[in-house]
Amino acid sequence: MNRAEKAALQLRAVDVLRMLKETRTYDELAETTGLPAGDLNRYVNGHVLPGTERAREVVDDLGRAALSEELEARIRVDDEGYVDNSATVFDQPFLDLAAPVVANGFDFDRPDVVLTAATDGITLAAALASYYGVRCAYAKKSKETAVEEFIEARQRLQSGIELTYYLPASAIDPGESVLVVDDLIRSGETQELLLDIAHTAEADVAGVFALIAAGEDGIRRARDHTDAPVGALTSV
Ligand SMILES: O=P(O)(O)OC[C@H]1O[C@H](OP(=O)(O)OP(=O)(O)O)[C@H](O)[C@@H]1O
Ligand SMILES: Nc1ncnc2[nH]cnc12
Repeated sequence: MNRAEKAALQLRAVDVLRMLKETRTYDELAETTGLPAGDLNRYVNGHVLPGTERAREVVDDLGRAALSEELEARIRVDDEGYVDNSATVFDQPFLDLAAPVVANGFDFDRPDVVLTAATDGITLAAALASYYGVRCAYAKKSKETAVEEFIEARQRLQSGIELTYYLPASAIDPGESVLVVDDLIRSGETQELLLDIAHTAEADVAGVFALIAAGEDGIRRARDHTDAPVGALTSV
């Protein structure tokens, strides 16, 4: 790790600790983290940065558990099992915090492009693309004006309705690596369409990630379509 990467890791750890501190006293935070309350106070207030080893433990171990917990607290599921995810997908700072935890916790190779489907996956894809320092692309259910060439993926849904996603052909080059992400995966139909698009673009798949898996069907379906790692931060 060079100096800048160390500093970025240390600052990420402080972000995770600040997030945890929002709902805890310092004594409770000490219990959660196993770190002394006095040190935590200095980290959270920005007087001292955690050492790199400690920072890594906070981001890798605590970060994932804390983020799943925070995510679960934001999800609302209605009587029919539909998920209201607005408190997550509208919160870009939260997603920015989630990105390094996801990138480090799921064995994805660093992609060239993070690909999602409009609309709700876009803020997550932007957070991950920004973390990796790579492009973000989203397929849409309609053709963007002034774009001449598209990659299309079409599927007949269980309902019988045909769904087509369009991505400007210039968004992914052959041989590039694509990380497919979305806020939610349920049937896996959307992810399958995105994997289809990656395939048509002659891209490699770095992985498939969703913040929330509603049931197991979608994850299973995505695994049937790629050998790359497939995962979700939490499930309902
Ligand atoms: O696994 P699946 O059954 O395909 O469902 C998951 C998809 O459904 C939601 O999008 P939706 O189609 O509602 O569009 P939106 O993002 O514009 O709300 C969600 O954002 C995923 O893209
Ligand atoms: N918000 C949502 N909750 C559950 N399943 C979905 N499929 C598409 N959108 C969904």
